[in-house]
Amino acid sequence: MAELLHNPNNIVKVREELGQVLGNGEQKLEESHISKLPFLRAIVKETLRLHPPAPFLVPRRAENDVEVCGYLVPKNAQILTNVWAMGRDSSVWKIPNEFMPERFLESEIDFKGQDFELIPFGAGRRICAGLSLGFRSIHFVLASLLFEYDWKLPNKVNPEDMDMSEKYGITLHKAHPLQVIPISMHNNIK
Ligand code: HEM
Repeated sequence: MAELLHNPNNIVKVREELGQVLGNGEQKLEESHISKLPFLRAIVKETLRLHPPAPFLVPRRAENDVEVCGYLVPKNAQILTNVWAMGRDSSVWKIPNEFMPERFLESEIDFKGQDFELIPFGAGRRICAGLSLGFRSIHFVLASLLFEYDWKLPNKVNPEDMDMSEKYGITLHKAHPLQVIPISMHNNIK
């Protein structure tokens, strides 16, 4: 939501897409709609690229000495995977620090553990067990918030002046919580 309010042209685009699939609020959002919302899916991928909720995944330990790209990782070394940095690697991503969901429209890259440039849920045998639930929940909640409400920044803050700094920890979050004003769009809340 913070990136969308910071780049409001994306809200216009995703709302257009939602309008095409759901009409003017007469259709209820269903899980099956997610596959018909490519721009929404691109927004979620772009958000997980720039702001992975677990920026170092989950710490792992090497069972044996192993060589990776010429480096020795000794037995019992603790391994942290910096997916935050991987998402901003300029040898992989064009203009890596910009929020540009379009980059995923023409790309097959997904976060389900097959494309190692984007692994916010990890990869391999110990990939996130809640990936499917997380995938559905994020798209469903985000689409509902965007379709049912318009969102305004309080105190006439300009989108470009928003504080986008992050706070590191086991999980990554905004350093200062996002403050927004919801405005109901369809007046059909029951
Ligand atoms: C945006 C949502 C989520 C993200 C980004 C996320 C991310 C992750 C990551 C990075 C790992 C470690 C994978 C690795 O080290 O390779 C993990 C593990 C795990 N996650 Fe999630 N997760 C999310 C949602 C969920 C949900 C909704 C559940 C359960 C309902 C869940 C359950 C688990 C479990 C049980 C593990 C441990 C898997 C194992 O070690 O075998 N996660 N998650």
